[in-house]
Amino acid sequence: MPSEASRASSTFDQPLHKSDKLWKAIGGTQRLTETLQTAIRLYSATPEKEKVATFKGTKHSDGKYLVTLIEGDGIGPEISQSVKDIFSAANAPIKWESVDVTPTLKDGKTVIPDEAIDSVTRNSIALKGPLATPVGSGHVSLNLTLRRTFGLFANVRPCKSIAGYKTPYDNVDTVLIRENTEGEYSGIEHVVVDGVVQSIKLITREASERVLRFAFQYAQDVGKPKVRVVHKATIMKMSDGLFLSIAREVAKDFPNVEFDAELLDNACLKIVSDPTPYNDKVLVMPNLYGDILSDMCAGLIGGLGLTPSGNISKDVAIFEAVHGSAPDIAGKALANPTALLLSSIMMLQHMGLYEHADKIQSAIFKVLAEGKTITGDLGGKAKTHEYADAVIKAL
Ligand SMILES: NC(=O)C1=CN([C@@H]2O[C@H](COP(=O)(O)OP(=O)(O)OC[C@H]3O[C@@H](n4cnc5c(N)ncnc54)[C@H](O)[C@@H]3O)[C@@H](O)[C@H]2O)C=CC1
Ligand SMILES: O=C(O)CCC(=O)C(=O)O
Ligand SMILES: [Mg+2]
Repeated sequence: MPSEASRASSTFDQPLHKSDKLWKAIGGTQRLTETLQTAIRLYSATPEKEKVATFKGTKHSDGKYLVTLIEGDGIGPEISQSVKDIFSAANAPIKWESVDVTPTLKDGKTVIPDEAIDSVTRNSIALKGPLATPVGSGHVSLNLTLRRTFGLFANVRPCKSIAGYKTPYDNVDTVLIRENTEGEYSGIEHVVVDGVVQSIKLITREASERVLRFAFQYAQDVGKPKVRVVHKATIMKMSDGLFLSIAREVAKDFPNVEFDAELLDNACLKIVSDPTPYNDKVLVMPNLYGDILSDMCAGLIGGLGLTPSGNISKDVAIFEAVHGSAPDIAGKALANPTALLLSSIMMLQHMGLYEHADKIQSAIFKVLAEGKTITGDLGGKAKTHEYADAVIKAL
């Protein structure tokens, strides 16, 4: 079962009492108080320094691991079906436990159903399709809620050129690590007065340090010699400034990894002009920058149909594509399942199932390199299931 702190962070209310010290200190409106309280709750929900998850799931008597599957919205069910079909054909030792994360009302609070939370907690591993977030109003992002609920503090987003698929750049090999629980993405907003709204960018030492340590460790583990922080501490002197100064501290513990920093706007210009100088670096950054830059990097190798990611915490890991629910092509069998498939490969690697990961990955790359049965986003004519069938044949 998740801890009280993690459960609390998957709900969105709890007004502050007027007798509370904070209420008196700020002397503000109820709205402002609630906003600050959300910030404080997030801060206090931040776990102590954490080590990265090592997979703790258990093998069942039939030799298979249970993995939670959140199929998601829009193209989610179509691309999840491809993963299921290919895994089954490859005899991957995975048994899917499908759960629904449609938010429900519990004691007047909007929450992700307990069954879904409990399944991820039990299995400690999940594959997730895209979840749509309403624009402007409605429920908060369920993606963000899951990341906070399970303390998934690092979002690893590798982006590598696909052999045989021609783009302006032949050898992109970037890895972007995004702080995944706070920053501009916290969605802590309030109306100050009519016509004036405020959104709080929350940066904490704890969350920054754990993702920065993770990035240095990751660089060391995968043999990338450099870590680069992408920031805007010229403008957000305190928030990005804190992130950057912690990075400088953490760098001292990793003397074998070179460290430097780059302003976000310049990084965008440089990466799209020539991504190759970024191949030897792990890029690490606050939440929103990572969100935007990872879509941008996907554009360098052929689009969102190709880029995977992993959300990592101490106890749990949830793998998902970088892309969203793609409502413009949903239900038409036009989606490219490669991004979710490569996410599921990351998942198998995380579980130590390297043989199955290699086998499925080789088949995917073979089909993409041949270029005969590829989906519309890559200039092909294949339907989602036709591409999946081609991968199955290539296994
Ligand atoms: N992690 C997640 O679950 C994410 C969820 N979203 C949500 O997704 C919804 C739609 O967002 P959009 O801005 O439209 O971004 P999107 O990523 O869903 O789509 C952007 C463009 O890329 C294309 N695309 C995306 N995935 C594709 C695939 N697998 N194959 C072929 N083409 C693909 C779409 O057709 C669209 O033209 C929103 O509600 C958003 O909140 C967005 C990003 C990530
Ligand atoms: O939660 C959302 O609606 C968007 C998430 C997103 O864009 C991402 O994780 O990259
Ligand atoms: Mg995004």
